[in-house]
Amino acid sequence: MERYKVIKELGDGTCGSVYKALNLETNEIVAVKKMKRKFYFWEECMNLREVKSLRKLNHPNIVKLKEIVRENHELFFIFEYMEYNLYQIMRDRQSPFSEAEIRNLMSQVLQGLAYMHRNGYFHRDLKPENLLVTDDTIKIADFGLAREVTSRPPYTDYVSTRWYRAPEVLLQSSSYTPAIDMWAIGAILAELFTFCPIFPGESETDQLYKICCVLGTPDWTTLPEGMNVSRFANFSISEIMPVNLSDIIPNASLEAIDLITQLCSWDPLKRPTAEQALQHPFFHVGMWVPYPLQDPFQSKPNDMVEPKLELNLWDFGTEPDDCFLGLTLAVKPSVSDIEMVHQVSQNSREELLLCSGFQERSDQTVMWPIPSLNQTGNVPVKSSLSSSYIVNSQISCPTIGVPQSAGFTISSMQPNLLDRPLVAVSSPFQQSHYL
Ligand SMILES: Nc1ncnc2c1ncn2[C@@H]1O[C@H](COP(=O)(O)OP(=O)(O)OP(=O)(O)O)[C@@H](O)[C@H]1O
Repeated sequence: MERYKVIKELGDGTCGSVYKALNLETNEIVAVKKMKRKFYFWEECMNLREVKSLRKLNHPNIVKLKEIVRENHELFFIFEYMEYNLYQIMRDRQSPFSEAEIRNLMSQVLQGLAYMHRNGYFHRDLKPENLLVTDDTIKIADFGLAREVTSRPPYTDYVSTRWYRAPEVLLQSSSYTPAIDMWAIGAILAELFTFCPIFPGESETDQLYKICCVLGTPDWTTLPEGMNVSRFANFSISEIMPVNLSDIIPNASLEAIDLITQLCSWDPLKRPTAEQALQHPFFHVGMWVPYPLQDPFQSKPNDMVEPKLELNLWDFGTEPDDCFLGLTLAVKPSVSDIEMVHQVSQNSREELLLCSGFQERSDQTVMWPIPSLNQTGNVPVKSSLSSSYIVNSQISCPTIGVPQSAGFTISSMQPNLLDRPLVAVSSPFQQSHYL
């Protein structure tokens, strides 16, 4: 390990401490994870789940394990270095993510996860701290709990982070599937909009209660067999009705709400797989129309230029992706004083058609963002993703009240989405619909 010079500590997890270090031979910055327990034989190291899974997985959205060093019975993993984890980014950001940014982050995570599941592994501990970000790229890290899909239940040693834990795990099902990762993805997706965990339970029982407060009580007939439903007996669940997710995640589009709803299904079989989630309309949004335009012509002042909507087939390219974009962009305004704004950056291209007839009221600007795919198939996000964080800033917003069930004490509970301020979003994108 003399080849590495420690620069600073990055994190102290359950299994190991992680350091930023410089490789003195190559001048490369790396992350060194020093395992807490001792390893007396190489076989022990090679049998670690983290090693077994990471050695087999090679994907742009999975953090790369570069080297394993055993020295004086101590084990070190040398990883590629990533600048932030997603938790730090959400904590330090001053403004909410745009939906385009969330789409970009989520599509990358899902691509990494789909690859992992395809190759027979599930992660079991997805949470914002385990999603690492550098510039526009996000990667899945911490494979300490990863399991082979074909490994045999019962899984008794599972201790994942509570807030992202799927109900079947909370209900002590001993055989669960990659669908537990999809639950975590749903919870993370919701959090990306609000910067508040959606199910911040303080104990396992409270975790179930928090889930019930959002989703309502489950339909008992759809819960898979083998779940220890007696855990629900700790609180009165009969009266808990589901909340409208749009009320607690007001800045999410209907597509995002639908995807979160599907991912956070009580029934693991109802959750989409990572591949299926990538096909969800949330990832294929090419056109945003702000809320006031849902019914624009009823309240339109007389002198306002009415846009003619026309279908220009020559706007369609010949590439498959162009066809897709063309279809989503098929309806285009043709007012005479249309302004076309091209924002071209190295990694992203977003064209905004600004319909000036609506510019007198800022919330009526018609915008057609045109996300273009980069080489990896991701919708690029603004390159400032990781550069604009302001440390320790707070976002404050109004409280949303949620009926709490009788018969359960909530006095000491951690505030969550339901009882804590929400991100205030003043953008015209609060509600949207697609043509
Ligand atoms: N490759 C990396 N580059 C930069 N930072 C990293 C890297 N890997 C891990 N970290 C940082 O170290 C923290 C802890 O890492 P990791 O989750 O791998 O350790 P752990 O001991 O398994 O933790 P946990 O208690 O979550 O299981 C991460 O949240 C992250 O902030």
